Formats: sequence, C-alpha cells, structure tokens
Amino acid sequence: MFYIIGLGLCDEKDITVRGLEKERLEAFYGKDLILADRDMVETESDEILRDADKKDVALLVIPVRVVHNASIMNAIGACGLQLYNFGQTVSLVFFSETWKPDSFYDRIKENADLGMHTLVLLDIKVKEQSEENLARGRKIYEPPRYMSITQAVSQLIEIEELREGGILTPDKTLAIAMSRVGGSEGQERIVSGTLSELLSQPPEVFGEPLHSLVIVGRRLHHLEVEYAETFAVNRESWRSTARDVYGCALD
Ligand SMILES: C[S@@+](CC[C@H](N)C(=O)[O-])C[C@H]1O[C@@H](n2cnc3c(N)ncnc32)[C@H](O)[C@@H]1O
Repeated sequence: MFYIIGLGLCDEKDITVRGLEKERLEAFYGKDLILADRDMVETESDEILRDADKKDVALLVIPVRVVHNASIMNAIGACGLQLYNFGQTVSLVFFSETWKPDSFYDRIKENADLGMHTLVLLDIKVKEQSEENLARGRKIYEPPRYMSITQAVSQLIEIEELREGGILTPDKTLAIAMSRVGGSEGQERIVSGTLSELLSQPPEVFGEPLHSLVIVGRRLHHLEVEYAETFAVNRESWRSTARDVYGCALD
C-alpha cells in the first residue's frame, strides 16, 4: 500500500516534516510512504497514482491548522517604542572580508526620512557547512554563531562611514539593544543608549542571543523617551540626546 501524505509543507529529503518525523509516519503507515506537499497533491497526485498500482494507493490528507506564533516583530514593543512608529524591518548579515551587503542602509534611511524607528534583526548561522564540507558533500556543521550587538553596531557604523547619509551617527543616534525578548525569568535584556554608548559596553551587558537592535527614529514621543530611559546606559545622555538631537519636548 502506498500512502501519499499531503501536508502544507514537507520535503522528502528532510526527515522532519512539520514536527512529524518521516520514520514515525512510516512506522505508523508502513514503509511505502510518499511525502507530498499540498501543491504536489493537487497537481501531481494523478501522476503519482498512475505510476503506482492504483488499487494499492491511498491519498491521505492530514488536516493542518495554522496557529500564529508570537514574533519579535511585535514583542519588540517591550522596549517602550510605539509599534505604530516602526518602519521597514531590516536584517543585518555577518560581513566577511569580501562580502559586505549594505542594502539595509537604504531601508533604514527611508525609515529615518519619515522619522520611523527601524527593527534590525541580527544574523544567525546555525547548521552551516564550511565551503569545503559543502563541496565534498560532508554533512559536518560549523558551531552556531549569533551576531552580537557590538558587532551589529560596528557594522552599521562601518556602512555609515562609507555611505555618509548621516543617519547612524555614533554620538547622536539613539538605539535600543534587546535580547531574548519574552525569554524566561532573568534572560531578557534591554539596553538603550547612543550607538557609541552601546559599542562601549562589555558583551555580558547584552545577555545571551538572540539579539535585536532598534534604531530610534526622529518621530519620538516623550513617553517613548521616558519609558526607554529606564533601560539607558546613561539616563542623562539618553534624555539630552532625545531633547537636543531628536527635538523631543522633555521637561
Ligand atoms: C530569522 S529572524 C526570525 C524571526 C522570527 N520568525 C520571529 O518572527 O520572531 C531571527 C532574528 O530575529 C530576532 N529575534 C527573534 N527572537 C528574538 C528574541 N526573543 N529576542 C530578540 N531578538 C529576537 C533576532 O535578531 C534573530 O537573529
């Protein structure tokens, strides 16, 4: 008996299918298992059925319901900045000697021109193969790497120096570093300051990965300043930058 399992997403090469392991499915349904994604079931199942002996084939569709997850895209509101005032989210990838993609800068600039905050997601490298292992087809993976806040801020400043758009000025641009937002007791860290203040902090200040960074936009309400001030490296400079550089009306 052949079974065609129709799921929203699945990949015959990958043993994990939406949390169901192929082996477990096989143990349950028997060895002759064909995994098919929904499109395949809809468009190619006839072909699969033709290939097999029709009387021995059953199409089994497992109903899937999407449960929407919590996301950093809204959890970021924990920093005190108004979610309505965020612009486009950007991703910052690990720079190498030869590869320094900087298109994120244009997006931050577009947000900055509208006075909007920018959520910067930091690169993570998990289950990466070295070029050699990849070329030789060896399934040996490098240790996981997570971009730190210090590295992210350095990369932002490096590109600012190249592009000179005046949007990521070390002593004048406010930012909020966040890690393990929504994590269990004592894991979440939120640290606010100018880019140069964040850059001068020792790594332990930012806690364990995952990390994200928010670049504060000019459309800054005094309540946002006051809330995020509770996380400031230096409350006085946080307030004075918000007042003098961002033009925020503070007492
Ligand atoms: C590839 S993105 C995936 C985002 C995920 N799909 C979500 O919506 O939360 C991974 C990046 O999101 C950010 N991130 C995810 N969870 C986070 C958390 N709890 N705290 C801080 N940053 C987080 C980090 O920048 C991390 O490197």
